Amino acid sequence: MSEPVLSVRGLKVYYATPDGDVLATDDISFDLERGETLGLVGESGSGKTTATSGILRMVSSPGRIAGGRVTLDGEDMIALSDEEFRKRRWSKLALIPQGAMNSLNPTMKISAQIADVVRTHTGAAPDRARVLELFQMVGLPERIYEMYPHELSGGMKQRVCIAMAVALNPTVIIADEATSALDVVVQRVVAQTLAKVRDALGVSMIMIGHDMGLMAQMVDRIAVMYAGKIVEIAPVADMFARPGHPYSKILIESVPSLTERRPMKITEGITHDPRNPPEGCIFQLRCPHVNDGCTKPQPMRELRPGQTVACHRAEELEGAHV
Ligand SMILES: Nc1ncnc2c1ncn2[C@@H]1O[C@H](COP(=O)(O)OP(=O)(O)OP(=O)(O)O)[C@@H](O)[C@H]1O
Repeated sequence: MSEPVLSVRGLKVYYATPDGDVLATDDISFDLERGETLGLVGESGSGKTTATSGILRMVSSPGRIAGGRVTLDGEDMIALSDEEFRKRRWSKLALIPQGAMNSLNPTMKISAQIADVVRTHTGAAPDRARVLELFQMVGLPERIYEMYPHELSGGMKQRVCIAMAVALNPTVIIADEATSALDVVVQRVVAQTLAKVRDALGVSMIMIGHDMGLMAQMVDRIAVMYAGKIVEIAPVADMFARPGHPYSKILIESVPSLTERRPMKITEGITHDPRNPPEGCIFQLRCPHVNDGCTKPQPMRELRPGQTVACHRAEELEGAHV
């Protein structure tokens, strides 16, 4: 396999609090292959957004990058000076942030905001034709060129944010729950737009979210996060057919089914204090299959080719429900 486009090793992002550090992202490692879409899933508070801000060097106080390496196209992103890193933002590594559509400037026309991103990074504003090309790529009509954000629907604003993210032809796009603030139908349409743009540009992507159903249709591989740790990474088909970690099983068994009524499995949320995680498996306090071995460290290990898991009971529990 060729060099991954993005490689994350041992990334730690902690938030200082008066009672100690919150280990929001704690020693996570993964690769993003060229042209691949990787889904990062986990419930609220599992550290997905924090991991992203570490990769993008957008961690602000009281947070800090406490360790790890992020390599993009062979270049160590953490070691770069702020100035050098700023040049890579947008042009190599673009973010569609959580609630992106609310981050548009209400006093500026849509076209001017897109032009601004390009001008800031290239020194030259794009011409009208280029902006219209970007509109077309994301399915926006020409007439919004003169419009302001408040004149657009939520779905259209989200498309504007996708257009901004791809304006500089980035190598990697990170989409953080780009569609969660929208209703379900709009959500699907926007997700399809994102997929279309990704395929047209051949860009690699990290998609963050908690909707395993949507992930199944959008991504090549899934990384599951729980309380700051990645507990499983697998190709999407294997993740659904043979999940190795009990927490992955819970997430999958919680996907609503049209044909079968089943109870929602996620009821508790993360149960331990994120400043003081348990020794050993991060999921042991909620795991229905916990035993004495779970108090030992659970490094990620290969369950089958391409599928890695942080659970010593994965083989034994294969096929077992949670
Ligand atoms: N400024 C902060 N100070 C202290 N703790 C923080 C801060 N920001 C986030 N955290 C904690 O870090 C952990 C991870 O939060 P994060 O927002 O990264 O999770 P997430 O998986 O992205 O959640 P969501 O899906 O709700 O966005 C949580 O325990 C959260 O409470």
